[in-house]
Amino acid sequence: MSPSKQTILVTGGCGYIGSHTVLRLLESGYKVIVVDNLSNSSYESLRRVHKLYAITAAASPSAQFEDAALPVESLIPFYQVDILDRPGLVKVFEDHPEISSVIHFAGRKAVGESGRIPLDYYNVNISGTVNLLQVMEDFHVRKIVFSSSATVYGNPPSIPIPETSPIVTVMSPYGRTKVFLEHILKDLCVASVTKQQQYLQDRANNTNNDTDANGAEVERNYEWSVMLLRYFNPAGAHPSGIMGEDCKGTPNNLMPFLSQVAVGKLERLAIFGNDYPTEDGTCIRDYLHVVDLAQGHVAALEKLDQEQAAGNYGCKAYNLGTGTGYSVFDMVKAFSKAVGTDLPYKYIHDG
Ligand SMILES: O=c1ccn([C@@H]2O[C@H](COP(=O)(O)OP(=O)(O)O[C@H]3O[C@H](CO)[C@H](O)[C@H](O)[C@H]3O)[C@@H](O)[C@H]2O)c(=O)[nH]1
Repeated sequence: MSPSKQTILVTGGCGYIGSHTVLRLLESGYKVIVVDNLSNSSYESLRRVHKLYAITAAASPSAQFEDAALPVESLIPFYQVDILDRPGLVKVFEDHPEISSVIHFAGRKAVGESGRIPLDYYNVNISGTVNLLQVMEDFHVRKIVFSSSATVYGNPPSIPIPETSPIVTVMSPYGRTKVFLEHILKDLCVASVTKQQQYLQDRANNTNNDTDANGAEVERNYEWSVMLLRYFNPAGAHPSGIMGEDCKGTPNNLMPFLSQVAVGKLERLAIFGNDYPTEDGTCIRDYLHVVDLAQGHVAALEKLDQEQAAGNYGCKAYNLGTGTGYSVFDMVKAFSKAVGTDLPYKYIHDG
């Protein structure tokens, strides 16, 4: 199916990565529906997506972008629904039987916090995702792109990290939710093969009971298609400056911390440790631009479609990163240069 005919449900679509992805989806010709409980974002993100989409449409007028003239509520139907809220999710799928795939961002992501309130993390990330998957199964939507994380590799045996590296017992409850969810999604794919075989056998034996409201037999494919995207460290903002990372409360990532130091909201950056085995002693991470990451989700949907067209279903994992690492100290220097002033920092050590 061409993108212009596909409708994608984006959970967590008001968040940092979600909102950039919603914009890329619209620009690529998809229709988008957003579910978000707004626990770490606001509806303003979708207004900004709408604004940016109108700019794209004005720059290249074509029939594809005619929907940019719609008001934001019609362009991007929005449901303030929690992924733990089963009836709320059912309503979304009932209202939109055209949904063909889900990109699933909704979840909690603060590593430190996950150690303090692990049950909340297991509840939202794991129970919420299982809830979503069950509703998808009930509505025969079996294609999902899932936000995983490079954290599933723990301390990787080699760098760059091939996707074939084992996923391990990682350090934080947050990371463990991603590992468990990867296993859950793989198990779902394996089970769905058997379900599809049974369905085909029932059809051959004329014992298939899968009928529509009029009693007519419905053709199904019970196999799941899953893409696990293991992100490295998303950073940056839309080049327009209209959209970026605007989390509620204390930031969880380096870039929003640096931004808050730059605008004087925080006195200085706390650098955790300067005794890593790196040139300047600070921790190295692979930062990738959020717009590239958003594009990665569009590519993932296209890949799943290509695979399905070739008769291939099941679970695939891809890393999303640049393959190049920068230390925290490199980032402080680069950010200081960009804002024209030396940003203050202090080193913090465990114990
Ligand atoms: O139960 C919940 C919890 C969160 N959210 C929403 O989910 C979105 C998550 O977006 P954030 O801006 O908080 O996070 P990111 O886009 O940076 O995070 C994404 O990438 C992270 C990995 O870096 C995690 O995988 C996370 O789950 C995924 O949403 C927010 O709008 C938040 O309101 C929900 O809808 N329901």
